[in-house]
Amino acid sequence: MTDGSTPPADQMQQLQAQLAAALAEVAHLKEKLDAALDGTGICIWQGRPQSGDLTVFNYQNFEIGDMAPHFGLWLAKLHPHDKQAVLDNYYAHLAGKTPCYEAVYRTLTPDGSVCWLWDRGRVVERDDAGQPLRILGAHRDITLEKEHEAQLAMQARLDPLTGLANRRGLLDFLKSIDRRGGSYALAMVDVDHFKQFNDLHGHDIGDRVLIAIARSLSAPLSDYDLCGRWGGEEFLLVLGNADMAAANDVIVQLHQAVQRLTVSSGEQDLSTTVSIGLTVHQPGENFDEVLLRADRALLSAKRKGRNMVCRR
Ligand SMILES: Nc1nc2c(ncn2[C@@H]2O[C@H](COP(=O)(O)OP(=O)(O)OP(=O)(O)O)[C@@H](O)[C@H]2O)c(=O)[nH]1
Repeated sequence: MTDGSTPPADQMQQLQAQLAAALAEVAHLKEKLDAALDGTGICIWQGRPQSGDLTVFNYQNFEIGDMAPHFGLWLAKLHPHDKQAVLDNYYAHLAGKTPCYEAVYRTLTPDGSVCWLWDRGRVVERDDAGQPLRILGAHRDITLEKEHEAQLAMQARLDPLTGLANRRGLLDFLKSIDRRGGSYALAMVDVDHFKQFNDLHGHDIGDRVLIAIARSLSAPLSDYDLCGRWGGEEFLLVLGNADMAAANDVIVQLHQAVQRLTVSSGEQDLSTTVSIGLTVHQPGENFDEVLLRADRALLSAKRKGRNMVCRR
């Protein structure tokens, strides 16, 4: 009653019944919300930009203490690589420039491990001057998805038969050297008469030969180098920081190591040879030009009779 007097008993009963119904409805809605959120990993949060207070309403996979109760604490746990992009996005939304705040970032958990979060929110209340009073949002732990993504990205750069980098992995490596402006040597390695070898001994033995050659070519390399499968029976060796003399020493030894390789098939010890085209990156060149020259050097080795190293 606005005048401070007590409402009549029957009206009081009616109000109490309405309140009980409203509370039951709220409890029912909360039950439905909890059921919807269960297992999604979604945590709902509210921020008050003016005081910095942060409230998390449900914890999903997190413990209560995992959540920062203040903007400053949340900020302190943000990964330094992600911090600026997250803040730019957040403040652009507070300033009313975007319809919502949305970011994917890494944050530190209390045990010191890194967790990936997808985070989204929007201002739900502003003061008369348009300043944000409340922002409501939700975040979800996407660490497992991120790990899976990284694993897939790595697998996409690996050749499943030999475990070496595939063409994509090699190209990424060459691009990164080009970006840094580094020098390197390239050796294109091709198994000789491999079609005939497969026809004679079968594809499975052919596969074992490719695996053995891959091991032999990649075993002695340093961290600056990369050996990968360029395709089919062709391998590419990238020797970082190597001039022709240094690269030649490595390649001649690898060529001899492949000559000594044998793969057993029943009673037989089988061997193969490889032809190699070797070249060195020249200042100002991009890797396409170097690859082309390595390919031409390989063609010369094939034309001259195979089982040799040709340089260009
Ligand atoms: N076993 C096996 N064979 C492969 C694989 N990839 C490509 N090959 C075979 O490699 C052979 C390549 O044949 P060609 O391109 O004619 O070359 P080559 O017989 O080695 O002749 P040269 O290169 O001129 O010495 C083909 O028979 C392909 O089937 C693989 O993953 N496993």
